[in-house]
Amino acid sequence: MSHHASYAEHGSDVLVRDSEDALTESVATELVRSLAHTQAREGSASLAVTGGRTGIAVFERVSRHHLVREVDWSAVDFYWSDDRFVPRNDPERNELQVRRALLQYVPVETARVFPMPASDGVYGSDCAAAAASYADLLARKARTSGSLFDICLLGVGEDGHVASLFPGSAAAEEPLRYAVAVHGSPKPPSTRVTLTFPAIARAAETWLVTAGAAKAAAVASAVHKDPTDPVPAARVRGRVRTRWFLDDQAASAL
Ligand SMILES: O=C(O)[C@H](O)[C@@H](O)[C@H](O)[C@H](O)COP(=O)(O)O
Repeated sequence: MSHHASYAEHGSDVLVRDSEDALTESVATELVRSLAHTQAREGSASLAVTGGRTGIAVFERVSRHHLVREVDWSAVDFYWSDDRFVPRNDPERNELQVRRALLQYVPVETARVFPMPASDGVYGSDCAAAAASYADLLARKARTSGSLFDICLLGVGEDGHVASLFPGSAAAEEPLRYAVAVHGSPKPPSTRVTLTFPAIARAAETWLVTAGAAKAAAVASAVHKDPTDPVPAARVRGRVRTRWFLDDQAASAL
């Protein structure tokens, strides 16, 4: 079953595909088309990429997509929505996973790729300093552009987390800074740098992409903004548009 539903009351639109493969292919197609469309209008495009299995699968599809050359990859700014605060070459790094899935296959402009600092970088083991530097980078950009990102791509956890904003965490309640350090993440690795809701809210479009029955409850709570089960994903709203991309299983409790 593939269908498109609009939950107009929440300003979200939901696209459902009948398998995870069909889902990641659809998101890859939408992503290439949206980036090309934005570049035709603005000359460049700004994308916040995510980690997680589904997110990385999307980038793998983009790298071999038949429309991949519609995008001028040298005019895409790449940011991360979160990353694990581990050494740069640790396979757990979202930066490394996105490079292996996509960036190594398309001609990106190095100066336009902004990974979050790793734990063996200039900030050493000081995750707070690493997060503050990323927050400063985004604050500087926010001064000259309405939206920080044209698209902010986010996976969704079984507990309804997005990026590294976990239910009940201080990071999920951060009211001002655009990025913060996370310690004791329930999803390993435990130390991370993450965008905050103030940053995610500065995306023109937010795209939540997830698959599998284990996410169905969190997705239903988020899409319907269930007040009895306030999951972080429910608070994701793009300035212009909030889009859900789901497979049948993740959409099964909607
Ligand atoms: O660093 C991370 O782990 C991700 O940013 C995280 O937010 C992920 O997107 C979700 O946990 C969904 O991950 P899966 O798609 O693997 O379920």
